Amino acid sequence: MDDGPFAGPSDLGRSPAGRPWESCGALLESCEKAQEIWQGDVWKRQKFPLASVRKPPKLSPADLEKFNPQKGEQVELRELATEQSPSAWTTATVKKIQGAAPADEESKSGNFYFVSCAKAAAGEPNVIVEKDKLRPPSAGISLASMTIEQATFDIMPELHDWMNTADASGCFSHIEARDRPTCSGECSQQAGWGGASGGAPGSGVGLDVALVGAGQSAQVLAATVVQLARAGLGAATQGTSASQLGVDLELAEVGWARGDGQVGEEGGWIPKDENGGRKITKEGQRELDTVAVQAQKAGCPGSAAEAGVSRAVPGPIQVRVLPNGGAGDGRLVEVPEAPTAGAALAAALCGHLPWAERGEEPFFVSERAVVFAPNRGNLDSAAMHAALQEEERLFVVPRHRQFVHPAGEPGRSVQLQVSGADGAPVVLTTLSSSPRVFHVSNLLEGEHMDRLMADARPKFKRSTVGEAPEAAKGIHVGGELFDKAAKTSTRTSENAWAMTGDAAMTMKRRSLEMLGIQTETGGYDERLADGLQVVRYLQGQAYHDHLDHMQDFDPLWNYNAWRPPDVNGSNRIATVFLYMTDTPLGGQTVFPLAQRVLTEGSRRMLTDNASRSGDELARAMEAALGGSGWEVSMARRCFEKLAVFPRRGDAIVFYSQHADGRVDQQSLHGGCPVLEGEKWAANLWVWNAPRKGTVAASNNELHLTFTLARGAGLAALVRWVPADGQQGNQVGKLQPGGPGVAVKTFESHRFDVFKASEDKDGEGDALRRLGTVVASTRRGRVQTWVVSDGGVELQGGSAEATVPAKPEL
Ligand SMILES: O=C(O)CCC(=O)C(=O)O
Ligand SMILES: [Fe+2]
Repeated sequence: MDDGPFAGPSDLGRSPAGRPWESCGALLESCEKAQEIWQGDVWKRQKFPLASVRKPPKLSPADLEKFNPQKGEQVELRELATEQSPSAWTTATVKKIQGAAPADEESKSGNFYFVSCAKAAAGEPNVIVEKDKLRPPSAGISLASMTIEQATFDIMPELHDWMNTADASGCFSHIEARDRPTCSGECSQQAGWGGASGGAPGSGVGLDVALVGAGQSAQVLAATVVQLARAGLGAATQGTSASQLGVDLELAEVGWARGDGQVGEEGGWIPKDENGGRKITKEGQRELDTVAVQAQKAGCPGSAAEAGVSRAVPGPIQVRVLPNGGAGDGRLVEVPEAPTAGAALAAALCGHLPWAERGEEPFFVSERAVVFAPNRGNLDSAAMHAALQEEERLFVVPRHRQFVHPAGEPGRSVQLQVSGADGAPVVLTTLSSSPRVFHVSNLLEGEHMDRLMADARPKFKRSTVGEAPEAAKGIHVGGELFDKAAKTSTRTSENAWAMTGDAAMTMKRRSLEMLGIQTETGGYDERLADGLQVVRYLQGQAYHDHLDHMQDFDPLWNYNAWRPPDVNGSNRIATVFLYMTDTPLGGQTVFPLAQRVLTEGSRRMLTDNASRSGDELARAMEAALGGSGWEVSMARRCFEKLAVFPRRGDAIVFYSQHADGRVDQQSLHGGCPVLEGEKWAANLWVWNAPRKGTVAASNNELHLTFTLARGAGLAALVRWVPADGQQGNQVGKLQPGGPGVAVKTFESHRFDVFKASEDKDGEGDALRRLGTVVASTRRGRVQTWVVSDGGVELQGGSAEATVPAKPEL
């Protein structure tokens, strides 16, 4: 097998969240694919997509010293190598900590940690380990989301021997540590480094490297090679220009050097700095400043170098900081050069924004969808230097919110740092800014689509909805227009769920990555999306205009978690919709409330392949739909409004929420009637937090009981009040001497208590509101509220907890 450049020690994730990350060495076959090599080639070598290879976290001994896992915390557990597989790291939870040696309490070294692995079946025994087998959970950074360049540098003959010394090794690892993750690999001893790989034409020996994670890394490396020449050759090269040495370079700034540059020191090129390291002198700097450039690159398409991004290295980098979802240029802010991380970095970047726009503990997402967050181990300036381009836009996302892609003008495209179909980057093109609709290319491979379609074919069922609760009649809920008489009359397609399997998992993972979705662990989280739904529309079938987010009608779940940021609950934030067939006529996804703007960039998606005359269209509609029904009027609108035409491999993504979490009523959309052929698609509804049903009830459940005060002599009604002014539900009636009303509910739900006459059912204007209770766990998970003529009071609490009743009008 032909070895490509070595991407350094890596972690390989073979399977969904919670499964082990196996330690491997990744060889790049190309910029799109990795091969793994195991230590010493003991285990089988295999090929994997870059998306499943990540850089392991960099933990210094000090980091590990500080690491003090607590009960209930998530950690990673080291699994030892076996004959079949190399060592690995698995997600686990600390269940119990037992100190074996109390004297050692300080260092925690005597503690035993009882941990249970995420992948373990229920009831499987805990593993008991010492701290050295644990490390903090880490999302690592997928190689797929990093810039990868391949570069070849000419190496001057004088340096050939030096390249194989420990000194050179030290230099390279220093670069790696400093510009993390820049050029990985262990210098020349490893495949991909040093002269072994052939060499550039005319020069004899070349240095082939994989530059992972840094747009500027090619320049860093070129600069370093010159420095190495200085340091390694010292006096021998004094007075020689860099071009004479065989390295041409245009960099203006090189600030440091390290290594056994004793000769260089003697030659006055490299004095020691205060820390015992070595710094290049002004004289050396000037020399470097004047040399010409030419790092020969065999660059991958779309690499930062090709895109013309180049900057002085390791100089400052400026980014444009904007609030989540914001438009415009934002403020230019310098990413600190010093190793700044966490809260300090956040403050440096977004301190200028008003509180509401940054909130507490914000995280950052770049325009190209790279998430920088504490739980990903990359909220530090080195990681930002490595991943961001000069003046790239960086969005500040408050904790508890999700990143929302900035819209910009229709037709504007952004190439994300997300590796999509066959390794090509996923590209977003704005189609509309309100609602926020984007076209997506390169989302999923043809083979994956074929697999999804083949698996779905035997499973198709007419698309149905669950029982419509009484309260939800006539309103749109979760993409379904509830209508008791004909529950599914507004959605005539067929669908089948694809929960697992390579194709579904790839689509789900990529969709979350493309959206820059942040999770509790920083890694992939199943709970942030519904299953993937494969949908088929035959000729004449359609899906009436609707909203995909859940309306706030459910007393058992808070779909409006955007209000107080600390509230449990969630809703659908975005829909990813992938077309898997070319549909000859009809089948568009229409957004009737959006503005249709045709631009160079958006024309292809928004216009038909072969436009037909009005008469032809009318005939096709008549043939497919007959003369009447909602489908007919919809089909007409579909050729006038913003509507995306289904083309195999294209996808769209649109948001059901604004950047601040409010639902977006403009996101109304529908699946236009198919007029000719069939339309196959895959649909993923993405949530802003774990979706309803996936969060343990105990996490956010509240038990409220309403009772009448003793001798109150009145009857009362308890009514749940949905947000957004919708009609509420009566949840119970309190009668003197009767039982109380018990409700299981969730944070921030509101209940009005009304005085009712005993004989009436309680409807009508004559009711007097006695008080309103807003559910909040701050007052405990189990609460009893006592109702009297004077109001509603928490038993054993204070009346302050209720909103005083206003006189009813
Ligand atoms: O079929 C379409 O184009 C849209 C489908 C849709 O809106 C949905 O499945 O939620
Ligand atoms: Fe929808």
